[in-house]
Amino acid sequence: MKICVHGIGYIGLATAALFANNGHDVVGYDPDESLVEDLRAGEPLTTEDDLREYVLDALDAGFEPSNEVVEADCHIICVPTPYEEESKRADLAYVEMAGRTVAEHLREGDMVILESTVPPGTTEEVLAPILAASELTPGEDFSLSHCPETVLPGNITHELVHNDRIIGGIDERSTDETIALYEPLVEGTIHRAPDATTAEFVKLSQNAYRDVNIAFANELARVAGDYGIRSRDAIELANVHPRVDILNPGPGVGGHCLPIDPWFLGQFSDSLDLIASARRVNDGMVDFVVELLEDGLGALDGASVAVLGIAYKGNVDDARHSPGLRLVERLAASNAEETSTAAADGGRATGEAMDIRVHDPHVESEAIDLFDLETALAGADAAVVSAGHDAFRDIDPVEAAELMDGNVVLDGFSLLDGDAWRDAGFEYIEI
Ligand SMILES: NC(=O)c1ccc[n+]([C@@H]2O[C@H](COP(=O)([O-])OP(=O)(O)OC[C@H]3O[C@@H](n4cnc5c(N)ncnc54)[C@H](O)[C@@H]3O)[C@@H](O)[C@H]2O)c1
Ligand SMILES: CC(=O)N[C@@H]1[C@@H](OP(=O)(O)OP(=O)(O)OC[C@H]2O[C@@H](n3ccc(=O)[nH]c3=O)[C@H](O)[C@@H]2O)O[C@H](CO)[C@@H](O)[C@@H]1O
Repeated sequence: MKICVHGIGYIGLATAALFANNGHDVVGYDPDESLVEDLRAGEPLTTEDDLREYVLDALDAGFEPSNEVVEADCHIICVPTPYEEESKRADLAYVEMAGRTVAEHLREGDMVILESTVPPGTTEEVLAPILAASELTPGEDFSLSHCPETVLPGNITHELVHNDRIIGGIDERSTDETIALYEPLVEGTIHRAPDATTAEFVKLSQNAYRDVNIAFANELARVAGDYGIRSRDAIELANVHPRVDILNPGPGVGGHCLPIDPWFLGQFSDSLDLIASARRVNDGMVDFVVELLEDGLGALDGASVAVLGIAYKGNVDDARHSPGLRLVERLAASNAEETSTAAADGGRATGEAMDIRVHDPHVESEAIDLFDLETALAGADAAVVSAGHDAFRDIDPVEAAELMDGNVVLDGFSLLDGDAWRDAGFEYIEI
């Protein structure tokens, strides 16, 4: 079948490769010229080795990245769905734009599938009317479904094939056709949703569930701290119960799914309460990290802090909405506040600014200065592990003690060997 994938970023590229590697004739349309150029040159921009191999196989199999849209039997939309920070509402501009482009190329009998994560009702209420501008009737002249993507970054090539899928169309025929398309490709079970809106709702519920569970763990971590016990010991023991499965606390929830998708459930509903609270608990973990840091250091004024990790989670290169970045922003904001208080006091600084040095072995960033590990630690009063990278386990505490001026280490993921760091003279604080 001829398939046009709209948007070949992280999800669209893997999806296009899935279809191309299974004998379909796939064009990947993306307006980003350099992305298409790199792909055509056989250089997919990913640090996931197996995804890279998978995409290279797809290119060998005829997958064609392109800046032009083509007519196709099936259009799969994988464009971004960011949210507006203030209103917490989904920005559907990319979905609408992709819908208009598909409408221009739509023919009778074609299929349209939305994979992007969207608020409930988007397929039927937003996308279908835009596609109807083609003068073809959704459901009658072409099929339209939502097939949400649930892959875990870092494990995409496995989960792309092995995860169960939820598919919901705007009518039975749309659902049937979409299930028939995915069935031969995936090894997970395909579940039929009653409609597209339910499929959208289910995807958001899965991410909201995880976010709420992590918020519960994060709240337990704060409470356990008040009782002077290790939250992780308590959670591990609580989880021996056959019906309890609490996730891990940490310095916050990052990425561009969990911090955002739960809000999409509130796009056309005023009933978010627990889900909204969980979001606030998780976003508030940066305050907890700063409190712990301040306790360890006595005061933040003039402190030199090494922030280790701005990826949103361990071993990935994606820094979107990351706890590490939030911490850097928070510490930088304290510096700015200090300066403006000093100005209001007639220019006399009440405290010294902090020196913040960031190291991340996986992330490349133009927005933020990154240092190698030694430079980040040199002269630091405290080090904060704010991304769960395995590489941080290899930091030698004795060498770190020699490099650093102070002796505070705050481990957001409890991934360091606490005893070894204590033996090297550190005050080891963990979440
Ligand atoms: N990344 C994940 O882990 C993940 C997992 C599940 C679902 N999702 C969802 O999948 C969707 C895509 O996410 P992503 O991580 O692949 O985003 P991404 O930013 O990596 O890729 C999106 C691509 O779409 C392109 N694009 C923008 N406007 C376009 C248009 N009008 N037509 C065609 N292409 C266009 C962009 O240039 C970009 O290359 C989002 O809704 C996201 O929430 C993401
Ligand atoms: C329901 C679900 O599984 N959805 C997944 C999720 O992918 P993700 O990569 O965003 O998910 P996580 O790995 O959970 O990380 C998120 C953040 O939570 C922190 N965290 C995690 C576990 C924990 O116990 N304690 C924590 O603090 C972690 O450090 C990081 O900051 O959304 C994708 C897009 O929709 C889905 O496709 C994908 O299936």
